[in-house]
Amino acid sequence: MKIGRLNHVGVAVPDIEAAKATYAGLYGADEATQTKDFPHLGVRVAFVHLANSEIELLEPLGDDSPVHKFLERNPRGGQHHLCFEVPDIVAARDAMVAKGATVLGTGEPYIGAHGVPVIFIHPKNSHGQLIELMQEPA
Ligand SMILES: CC[C@@H](C(=O)O)C(=O)SCCNC(=O)CCNC(=O)[C@H](O)C(C)(C)COP(=O)(O)OP(=O)(O)OC[C@H]1O[C@@H](n2cnc3c(N)ncnc32)[C@H](O)[C@@H]1OP(=O)(O)O
Ligand SMILES: [Co+2]
Repeated sequence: MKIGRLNHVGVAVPDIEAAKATYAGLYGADEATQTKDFPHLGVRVAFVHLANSEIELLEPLGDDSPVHKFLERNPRGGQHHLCFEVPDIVAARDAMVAKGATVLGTGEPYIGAHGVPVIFIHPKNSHGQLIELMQEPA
């Protein structure tokens, strides 16, 4: 298994609309998606489009959100995860398990914000970096 394209960089923020305004006003990155809630994933999400990748802005939905504790520790927000595309998410998951990495949650891929299956690898396996693997969009 070899990771492919960097699909997005996840950035947790306390206020997505304020963050969108910053990327547009300060950096000229003014192409962003509508903000959308994913209650079953515990996050509110918007993507800022870049030439070669995307920034995934994440705001917590509720205290059980996977970004809630992160924002308590980093109240102004911060870089949360990297997401790489893989050609086959089940093969990637099996490769991670075979190499002894910890696949978070149930270990089963689930549908993420792009409508394709994703898994997350614990930060302890990647020098403190939370990694998302995502099935390449068709
Ligand atoms: C929109 C859907 C999807 C997409 O399609 O793109 C997304 O991106 S959703 C993004 C949010 N979802 C997830 O992050 C799911 C996977 N995450 C988790 O399972 C958990 O957040 C976690 C990574 C296991 C952390 O759990 P949590 O209970 O929040 O952590 P603790 O506070 O107990 O911390 C444990 C340990 O982990 C370190 N940590 C936590 N978050 C991160 C992070 N983002 N990057 C690096 N390290 C992180 C934390 O510092 C603790 O370390 P130690 O103190 O050394 O134990
Ligand atoms: Co993500």
